[in-house]
Parts: sequence; C-alpha cells; structure tokens
Amino acid sequence: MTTATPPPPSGGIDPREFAVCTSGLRKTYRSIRGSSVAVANLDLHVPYGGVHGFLGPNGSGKTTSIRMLLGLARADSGTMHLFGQEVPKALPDVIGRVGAIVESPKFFPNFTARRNLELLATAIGAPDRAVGQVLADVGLSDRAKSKYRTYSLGMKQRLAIAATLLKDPDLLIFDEPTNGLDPAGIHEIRQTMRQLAEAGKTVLVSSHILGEVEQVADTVSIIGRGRLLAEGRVADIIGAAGAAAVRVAVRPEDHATAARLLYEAGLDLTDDRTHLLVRGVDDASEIARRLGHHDVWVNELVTVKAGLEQVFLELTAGEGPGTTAGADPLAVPRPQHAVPPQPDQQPDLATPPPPSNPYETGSAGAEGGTR
Ligand SMILES: Nc1ncnc2c1ncn2[C@@H]1O[C@H](COP(=O)(O)OP(=O)(O)OP(=O)(O)O)[C@@H](O)[C@H]1O
Repeated sequence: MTTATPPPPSGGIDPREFAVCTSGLRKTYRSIRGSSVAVANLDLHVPYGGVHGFLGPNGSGKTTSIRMLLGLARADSGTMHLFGQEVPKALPDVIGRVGAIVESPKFFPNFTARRNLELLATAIGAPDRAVGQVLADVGLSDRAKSKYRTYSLGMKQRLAIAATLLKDPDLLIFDEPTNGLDPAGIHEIRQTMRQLAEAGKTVLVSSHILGEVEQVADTVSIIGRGRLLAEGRVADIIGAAGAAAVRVAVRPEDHATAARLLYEAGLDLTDDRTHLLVRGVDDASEIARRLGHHDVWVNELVTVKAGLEQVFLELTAGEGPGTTAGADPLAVPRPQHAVPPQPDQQPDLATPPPPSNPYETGSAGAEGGTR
C-alpha cells in the first residue's frame, strides 16, 4: 500500500495539485561521441482532467521525458510526481492508475481484436467484462471479431488505446499516437482523446505537430531542445503571443517594389516568394494604404491568425542552429526570415541579407523613405 506522505510544496508549486508534475528534470545521453542533453531542467505541470498536449519538434525530448515518468529511463536530476507521489520511488503504488502507449504495442496478427484484449486482460488482472467496454470506448465493437492483421493503422492505434483502458486508469499517456495516420485516423484518435477527457480522465499526449493537438488540447506544454518554452491554456498562450504572432499575408501586383516599400517602412517582413508576410501590424488595411500611396496595388491581403505553431516559431526565433548544424536532432525549426529580393530578380532565400536596405536599387534608391 501507499505510504502517502504528502510531498512538500517545492518552489511554490504543490505537486499534489497536478496529475503529472516535474521539476528541474534533466537527462543526458552519453555515447562514445560525447554527451547530449535530451531534457534540460524541464518543469511540467499537467492538471487533473482534460487533454494536455506535450508539444515540441522531433528530438526535443518528449519521449525521453515520458520514459522517465514511467520508470523506463533514469533521470540525471530533478523530481517527478504522478498524482502527488514521487516517482520512480512510488511507481509501484501509482502505475496501476496509468495507461500508456510509448512504443507500438505488440498484438498477435492472427488473433481477433477481442482475443488479443482478452489475453492482455488476463495477463494484467483486468476483469473480462472490461474488454467489451474498452472496445466500445474506442468505437471498435463492430470490428471486435476481425483479425488484428486486417485492421487499418488507425484501428490498430485505437486498439492500442483500448488496451491502455483495460485497467480503467485515471491518467493516459500517449506518445505521438497519430504518427503515420491519415486525416480520418487522426480525427478518430482526437475524438477518442476528447471522449476520455470528458469521462474525467487526464490525457497527456505528445506530438510534434503543434497545430494538430491545438484542436483537442485544453492545456499544453511546449518544449524545444528539452526545455519548457510555454505552458498553459491554448487560448492564453496564443493570446499572450499577441500581435507579434499575427501576420498579414500580402500578395501585391509588384512584389519587389512592395517588398522594398514595406522594408523601408520598418515593418517586420518575411518573404515566401508568393506573399510578403508582415508581423506586428494592428491594422492590415494600413499596409494596403501605404502601398497604394505609391501606386502599388494589392491582389490579396489576409490576416493570418496565430496558432501554436506560430507561437512556437516566435518563441524560438533568434535561437542559433544546433551544435552540429544540419545533424543536430535538437535543432528546432526556424522561421524563414526575409531575405530581401532584388528587383527584377528571383529572391534567393539562401543568400544572407546585405547590411544596407536590401530592397533598395540604384534607380529606386532615390525614392527611399519618401511618403
Ligand atoms: N537511447 C538513446 N540514446 C541516445 N540518445 C537518445 C536516446 N533516446 C533519445 N535520444 C536523443 O535524445 C534527444 C531527445 O529524443 P526524444 O526521442 O526524447 O525526442 P522526441 O521529442 O520524443 O522526438 P520525436 O518527436 O522524434 O519522437 C534526441 O536528440 C535523441 O536523438
């Protein structure tokens, strides 16, 4: 039985208030080529109930963190709590309340889904009646008698989720559950996670596709290079990013002149060759007015609302590339900042911007700054 000694509040945070709580979690992998930090002082706070997205690009440390929480990898330092109990010490007491998919679960291909779950239920001491219930929970009752090998990827993943539900856990941890699924499969998994949350469970789901989890998560933690970049309610995080994360996409008739004019106006500009993306403008029509004043007309003007993906790029903007550029698995995606095009010439995104006004040309230079 549990020795339920209340954990002392640490750093103003009481781990008992969270289903999952980590503080200063760190993990370094060592190899003959040296050591690399996979998780760097990570503080995670997953509230009870609801879907919590654990988000970050490939190699940012999500799986390593989850593995440490489940006792599958040892942390170098830091503390971890599940339901207020410190793990890995209290893992035997709390693991019965946790269902997790970390790696692809193994099922017998020639057995039916039901038979596979019955075997599993016997192995883990779950009641037989749980099998029918969990198949219904994930919407597989109709296909319960089909052999596992006939299942689609999405159905296989839902069966994996069903397996985690056999013990009726309070906390579900899914590591990239939608990997490899088509849009319909992704939609089904999202629905399943929502239903579980609505049934009062806590779902911790990791993903490198921020926009995908944004649609289903109540709260998120965004990590990059093994450290926490942002956490909280999705709407609050997007709101806090404010105008800086909102962009206006402009498709002008004369791309090069428009780029030069907006650059000269001191606007934060990105060029994706089709559109000029302007950040930090409150009023999109100001851009049309400014260009129109110079007889440059706009074919399209769209305000692109910020999403978590955009917030992530804002949070990591200015970070240097990884220590081994191009090969660093911890490298985060970088926003494509403007590499200003020269008029009469295709913009070259690989060329660093020149120090002076890059949109200025010999003939157009005289116009610089005129209003
Ligand atoms: N067993 C291991 N030995 C050495 N390095 C490892 C090991 N497992 C992970 N790493 C490294 O640790 C870093 C974090 O990897 P991790 O798998 O935790 O990231 P992730 O965010 O889950 O990525 P993904 O979305 O690709 O699954 C990466 O640089 C990875 O190469």
